[in-house]
Amino acid sequence: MDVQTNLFSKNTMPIALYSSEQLYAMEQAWFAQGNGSFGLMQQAAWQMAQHIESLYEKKCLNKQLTKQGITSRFNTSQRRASIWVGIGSNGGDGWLIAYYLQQRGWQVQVIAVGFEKQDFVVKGNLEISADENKKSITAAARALQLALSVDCEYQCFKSSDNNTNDTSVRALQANVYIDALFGIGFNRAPNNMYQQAICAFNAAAENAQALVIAVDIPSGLVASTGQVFERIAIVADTTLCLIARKFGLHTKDGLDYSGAVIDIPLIPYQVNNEKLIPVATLITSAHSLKPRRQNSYKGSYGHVLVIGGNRIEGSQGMGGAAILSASSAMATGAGKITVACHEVFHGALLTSLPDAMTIDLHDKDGINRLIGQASVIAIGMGLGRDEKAKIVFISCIEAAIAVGKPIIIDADGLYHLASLHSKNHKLIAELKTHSATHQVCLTPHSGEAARLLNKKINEIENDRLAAIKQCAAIYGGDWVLKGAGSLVLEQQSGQAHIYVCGVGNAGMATAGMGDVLAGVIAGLLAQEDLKHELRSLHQAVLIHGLTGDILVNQTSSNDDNSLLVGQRGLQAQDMPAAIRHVMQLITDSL
Ligand SMILES: NC(=O)C1=CN([C@@H]2O[C@H](COP(=O)(O)OP(=O)(O)OC[C@H]3O[C@@H](n4cnc5c(N)ncnc54)[C@H](O)[C@@H]3O)[C@@H](O)[C@H]2O)[C@@H](O)CC1
Ligand SMILES: Nc1ncnc2c1ncn2[C@@H]1O[C@H](COP(=O)(O)OP(=O)(O)O)[C@@H](O)[C@H]1O
Repeated sequence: MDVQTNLFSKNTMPIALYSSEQLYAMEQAWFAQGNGSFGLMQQAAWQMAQHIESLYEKKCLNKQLTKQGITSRFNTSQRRASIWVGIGSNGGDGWLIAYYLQQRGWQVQVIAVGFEKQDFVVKGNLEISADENKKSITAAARALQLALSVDCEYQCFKSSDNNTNDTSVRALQANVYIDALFGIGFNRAPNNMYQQAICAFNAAAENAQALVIAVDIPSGLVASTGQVFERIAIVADTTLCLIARKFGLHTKDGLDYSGAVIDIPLIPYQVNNEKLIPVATLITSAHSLKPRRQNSYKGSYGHVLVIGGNRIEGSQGMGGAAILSASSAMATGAGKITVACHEVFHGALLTSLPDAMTIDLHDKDGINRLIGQASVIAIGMGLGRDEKAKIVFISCIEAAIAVGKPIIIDADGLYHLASLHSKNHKLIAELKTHSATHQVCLTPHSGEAARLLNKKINEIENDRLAAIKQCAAIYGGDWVLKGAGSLVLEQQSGQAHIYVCGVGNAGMATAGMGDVLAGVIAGLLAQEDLKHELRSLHQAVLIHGLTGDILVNQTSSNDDNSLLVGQRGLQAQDMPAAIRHVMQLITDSL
């Protein structure tokens, strides 16, 4: 792999992401080799207890540094942990953490959720035997018994009838709240009792301004999808991720609940002695670029044709979309650009981007000629959805296929594609065939993906991984499913590689950011001097996200004259100048 340059995050290596099913398969393979499940739980809990201590100490140290001389509640000599456990193995981890922390001098209180009285009857022999997996007592029950054997304090959580959060537990005012309610087994909307438990946990931790640590994955977050039901999940400062990194921690809701993720790898990523192929790879750093050859000219860096920016009779104009795409393509270093947009926008376009050439969107012959000359076409941004726009779309895609050009389809282009698919139009099959030999990139957000797959938006959102795979299977080509933790699917030699983009921020949730992305993809694709990986879809998505991050992270200390931009107020028009900066930052110096 190429040397990679990471601008903001400490982690520069791609991280393999797995589904719950894969994690269970790894565990089962481990147990099938004669390893015990209680032994594994002990290892996990022991390591987590150590992490919890050091995270707490770090927090105390930070407090002391910021409030020098003040003895705050984070005094290391008063270590109190409130550990909320559920009935599965994740809860088992929690009981064992309680056991270990208590042994290490912590005051510990366990809040048991979903338990019956008989679960707390102390049983006899707790010794681990060689055939522990064959024992009727589960690892989680064994963990509970061990915690009870050292008199760990516990209370049973009972939900209130009136939805008031006035629950039966009197939770300890702790410095650390540990969530061991659900792990990778969480797979459906929580019922009333669990909803109340999760809300009570969050409220107690917030009230105590405590450190919140999730065991394996925050409870309420689905490990395989990143879904949270009705925003009810534990909000963690840190997640101690056991065995292997879960896909759901990094896309959709996962980003809002997981906090920092610390890996605790315990067993090999293997099933039947074969390494498991992850469902996706988390990427946070762009591949670094080589400086350009001195002896080169504009033709060496390609010609982007942007087709969009329409004004439909009696409707709003969307010229800005084409301008944003074109400016962003130029900012990545494309050699030349032509914009086919409605004539009313030519003046505005040339005012903001005098480097561009223009052509009327409805000049069919002129555009067809240009498609022959262009290195890549990007179509759809502000194209419009009326019949006339559809005819432009079909004619341009047909022309691009006929002359074998790379194609990027975004926004209204995706709308037309969906409607052509619903009518079994021959263009769908032609585009798919074209994508087998030429780069075709399609960039929907969830709403557009829903239309393309004839599904409801929440069906897409509930399983984004399945949605992007389905899009690729039906239409061919490489895909971005945009949003927090954008997914990228690239097809290489008949195999789909899926990436999760670990950069970008909620400031980018504003109009025009998608047009910028389409421009970045086109700009990179046009530059044939760059190696395949450097022109790839995942590289473009990373550059786009890193640009959003650099804009909201810049501080006045970087540059006295710079204007600070935060997440609220970041605009798509801020992006092109910052893209140029990112392109320079990821280029190796001579
Ligand atoms: N098997 C082992 O030895 C190990 C397991 N580990 C832990 O085990 C966890 C997985 O354990 P489990 O498979 O028991 O899963 P969980 O502990 O996540 O809980 C699963 C239980 O919760 C129920 N459930 C799921 N969603 C629910 C909802 N919305 N409302 C009510 N009940 C719901 C399930 O039906 C099942 O009974 C991992 O996340 C990890 O923390 C680790 O200790 C590593 C070793
Ligand atoms: N919360 C977020 N975190 C990271 N990236 C985001 C977030 N919200 C939006 N983005 C990115 O910004 C872009 C928005 O695209 P899109 O919704 O198509 O906007 P538009 O159609 O207005 O141009 C996508 O690349 C998306 O991934």
